[in-house]
Amino acid sequence: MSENRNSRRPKSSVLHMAEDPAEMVSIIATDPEQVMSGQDAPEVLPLLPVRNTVLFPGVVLPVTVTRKKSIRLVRKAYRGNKIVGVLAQKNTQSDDPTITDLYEVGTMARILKLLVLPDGNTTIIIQGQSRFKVEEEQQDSPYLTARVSYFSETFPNKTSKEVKGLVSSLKDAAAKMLKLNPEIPQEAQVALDNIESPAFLTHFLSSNINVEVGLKQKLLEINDGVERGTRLLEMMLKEIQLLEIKHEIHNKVHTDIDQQQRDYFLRQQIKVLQDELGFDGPDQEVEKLRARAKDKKWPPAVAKHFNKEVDKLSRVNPQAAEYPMSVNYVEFLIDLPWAEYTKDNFNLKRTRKILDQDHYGLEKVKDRIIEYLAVLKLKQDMKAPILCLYGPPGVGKTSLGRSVAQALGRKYVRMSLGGVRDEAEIRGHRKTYVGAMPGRLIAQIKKAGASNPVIILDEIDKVGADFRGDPQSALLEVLDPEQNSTFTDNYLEVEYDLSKVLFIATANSLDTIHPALRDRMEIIDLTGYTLEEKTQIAKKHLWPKVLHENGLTPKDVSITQPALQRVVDDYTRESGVRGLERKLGSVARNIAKSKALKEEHATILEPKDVSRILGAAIFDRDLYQDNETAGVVTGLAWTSVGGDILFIESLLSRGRGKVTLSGQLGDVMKESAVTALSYLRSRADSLGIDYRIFDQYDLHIHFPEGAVPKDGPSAGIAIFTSIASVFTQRKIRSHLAMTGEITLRGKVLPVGGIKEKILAAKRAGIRDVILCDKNRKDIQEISAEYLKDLTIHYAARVDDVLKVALLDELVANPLKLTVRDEPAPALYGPSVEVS
Ligand SMILES: Nc1ncnc2c1ncn2[C@@H]1O[C@H](COP(=O)(O)OP(=O)(O)OP(=O)(O)O)[C@@H](O)[C@H]1O
Repeated sequence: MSENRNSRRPKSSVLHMAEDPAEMVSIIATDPEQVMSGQDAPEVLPLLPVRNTVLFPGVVLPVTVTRKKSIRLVRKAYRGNKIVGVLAQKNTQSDDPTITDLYEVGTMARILKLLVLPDGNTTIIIQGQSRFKVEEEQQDSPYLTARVSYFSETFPNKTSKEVKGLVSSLKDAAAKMLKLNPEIPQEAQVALDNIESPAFLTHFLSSNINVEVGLKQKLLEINDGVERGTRLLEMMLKEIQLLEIKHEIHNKVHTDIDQQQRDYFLRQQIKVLQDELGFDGPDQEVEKLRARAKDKKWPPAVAKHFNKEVDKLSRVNPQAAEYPMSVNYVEFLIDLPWAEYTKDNFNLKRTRKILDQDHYGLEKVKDRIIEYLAVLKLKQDMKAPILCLYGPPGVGKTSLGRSVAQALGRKYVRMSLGGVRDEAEIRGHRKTYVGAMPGRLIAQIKKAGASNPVIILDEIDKVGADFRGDPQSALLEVLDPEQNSTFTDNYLEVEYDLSKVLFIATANSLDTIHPALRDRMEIIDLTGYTLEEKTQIAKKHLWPKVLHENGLTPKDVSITQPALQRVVDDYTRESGVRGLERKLGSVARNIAKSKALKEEHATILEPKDVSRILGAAIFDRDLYQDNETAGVVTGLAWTSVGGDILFIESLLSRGRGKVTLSGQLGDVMKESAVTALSYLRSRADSLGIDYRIFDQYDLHIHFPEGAVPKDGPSAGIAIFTSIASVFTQRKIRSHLAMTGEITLRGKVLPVGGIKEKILAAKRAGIRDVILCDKNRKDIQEISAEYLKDLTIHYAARVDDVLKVALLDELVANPLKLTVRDEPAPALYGPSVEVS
């Protein structure tokens, strides 16, 4: 047996820095600085070998002595000068160590106390003094004895920056270690703060640091204080790192265990609650899902996929985040109709009747729809192209689609594509994404509850594209009869057969539809309605509808044909009938209010009643149909909301040949104006215009409704007519409108949107229209009733336009264009200013 560090420690004055708090460390008793000075150090020392510890100068240690030889040694020493030489054992295996089993450097110690314990062990409390080195072993002694030499403490300049820095670093590191080990008593920090001697600080910390004996011994052997301190600091920092990692692991393990315990209890509690309330546990839930799926007639591939998913679900922990997602997915698979078809009603006569009931006019469109359904009836295979109803807003595209569904006896769903920019909206998100959803198409089919609904793809022209992909290309697959039987939605993961779905798209404009997409659809044109048609629609459909919507019956109030015409004429100017429906709604509401308040109201609405209810006419604007002013021409424009009329005004004022264009014109329109003017200048002689007028007058061309941007070449002949009139002061034919592009050689080129423009002209009360003769074919396509009361004049050249448009007669108060005999001021022609 050998001497061990005592496991019991005096309470108050103990500083402990080892991992095991029960391990004794040190006691600060007397002034260590003084102790370390090594006064009265004897030349020959009895040597006390110790295991597992190294005694440092100034440090107090309790040591239990068990070996007989050593007990004899300490007793003798205690009775004498109380001095022993303490040496750490190199070879810890040896029970009777010789001098070679010990390190050469040790610490001379004073025995402060000797205690004989009841179990026979002897415990001594010793304090290290100065370090010594064994020089020569003495043979004639019952225990180990040696002649030794002493080290003197070298801690150079106590106040140097280096030493101060070192001391503060050591104290910081020690404080950190204390913090990381909560079991060390608070007094330790106080004791540490009280140490002033840098040499003792290094010894004290070296004694307490938790490293193996060999390393401690190395520290003891370093004589230079600064070097010893630096080595010590390195070791402490390493230990801090170790402690921090341990700390982290400890915390994590703790939290994991806590979490597991919480989860366990929670699960138990949920189970108890579920049992009490009769709710299903996860197993029952999976079984229920399987039972629900029993009657599904899904394709084998889908059945396989479903079984796989449900099996997976039964293995997932119900507390895991993915569990509800998986349940949702499986439920979605069950809810989706798989090859569940409604029976089509192919009674085409009945279909036609329903279409006629719901929509007035639109004969050609209805014919086309019936043809389409006839093919479907005969072939029973839907590889016919997708229909696209194209036309201005409010002409009944969407409602026609609904009527088709109703007539066929199919489910109907509407999918608005306006503003869809993300491909995922069509194709869905992968199931692995948080908040993943199926695409709109599959979601709509689920909503319809049948695999063969009529799906209205509303506003297909408004589908956008950005960094999130191009939804149009996803639609390409959907609308391709060759491909859509194997449509894949990212969320669904399995193929879905869309080939039985009847797709009807609607669009206001064809330009923005991807050419490939346009190619897959059969475009059916729905132009706007004439005034007469609108009045009929109002009478047969809209008025009964608004009455019903406002809680009225035909007995409460009726409306005369002239009154309906007044609403159409004075309060709407549109291709469709949506605005008309709104206005009729206002009228009906007014009557409903009177009826509810039991006020008196007209039971037969006449035009004057309509004017009273709706207020001043909105479209009572100047139609410029008098021709008393020079330079005012009516043009015809086409916008995505249908045709419209537009006006061009030109004015001359004395000046220097400046040209001003105003009314928010686009580049193409500005160029048309410049072209028209150049051509007019070249034709000045034949029109009897003095060329000097061009230089001595400023010309201003304005397009009223200045806030509305305008562009396109189709106003070319109208601009030309306007300036020809202003330079000649000749009258323009009244109730005349025109549209056509002009070239610098005076040719008239054809333009588009003729149908809409003709309707707009009729709405505006135009009687004569000038078009390019190449537009003749467009007119032939328009049904005769639209052209009633209209005279179409065809022009190949600008001269043909002038022949119709410009009368010989001068306007009422012609401007007197006087010219001075000045040479032409500029070689470069007139300057053009645009405002
Ligand atoms: N020929 C018609 N006969 C009866 N009602 C009509 C007719 N045309 C349109 N309507 C009615 O006008 C309203 C607007 O029609 P709908 O919503 O179908 O227009 P749309 O062409 O789809 O317009 P948008 O392009 O703005 O979607 C509906 O209430 C519809 O019933």
